[in-house]
Amino acid sequence: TGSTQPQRMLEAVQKNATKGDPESVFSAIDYYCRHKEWAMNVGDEKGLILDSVLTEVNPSIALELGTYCGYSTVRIARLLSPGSKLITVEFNPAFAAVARQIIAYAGVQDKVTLVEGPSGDLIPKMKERFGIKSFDFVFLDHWKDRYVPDTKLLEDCGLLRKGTVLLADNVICPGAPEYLKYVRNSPRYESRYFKSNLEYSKVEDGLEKSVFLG
Ligand SMILES: O=C(NCc1cccc(CNc2ccc3[nH]ncc3c2)c1)c1cc(-c2ccc(F)cc2)cc(O)c1O
Ligand SMILES: [Mg+2]
Repeated sequence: TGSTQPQRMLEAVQKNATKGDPESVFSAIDYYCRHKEWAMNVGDEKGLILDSVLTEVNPSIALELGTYCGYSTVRIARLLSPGSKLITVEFNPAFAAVARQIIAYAGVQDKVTLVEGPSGDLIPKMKERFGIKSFDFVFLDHWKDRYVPDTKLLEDCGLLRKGTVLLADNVICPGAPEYLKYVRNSPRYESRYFKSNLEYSKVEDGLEKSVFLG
């Protein structure tokens, strides 16, 4: 019955995953997207890289730009230590509505704050709204032409500290060439490319991990 693709993904979760089991939730999405309908989740292959960077950083406060249906939100939240928080920003209300249900189904809603709106408007309000000093980890997975302006905005708003880790999806496909130039040429970042594949595909893609040096 699900009329939109996100709704059909939600149905696949409700049908095939176990309530309260985050792993079964993103596995159900991966199965659906690999065998039924491709969708722009970070996916299982790049997801393993996300998991390992997250485990290494062990953030107390994390930011995700681009929730989509909540696949990476669930992947991130399940690895957060008790008391740690993830703020995720989604511009598209239909995506946000599905994401809220997938996040709740996984049982990680207590660790996640989903904020609806454009990153450019919300980033400057983070400190006052959520009492945040700075982020320990940022996952960029929204409109690719927003990666550079939003990174600059995070810097200007004092939301990055020495050691904050930025992890950007899709730096090869669809590509974020300006972002790669920015973080790789800036003396304020230490960058590394993790080669992988586009979700549910053989096309090359990868994640760029950039540590803010302060
Ligand atoms: O474009 C992508 N994702 C971003 C995106 C895209 C559409 C809508 C939104 C709406 N959400 C949104 C927007 C603006 C926002 N501002 N602040 C928050 C916020 C949230 C976000 C993408 C594409 C491909 C891809 C497609 C086709 C293909 F052939 C190969 C690869 C693969 C990916 O992994 C991708 O991540
Ligand atoms: Mg992506």
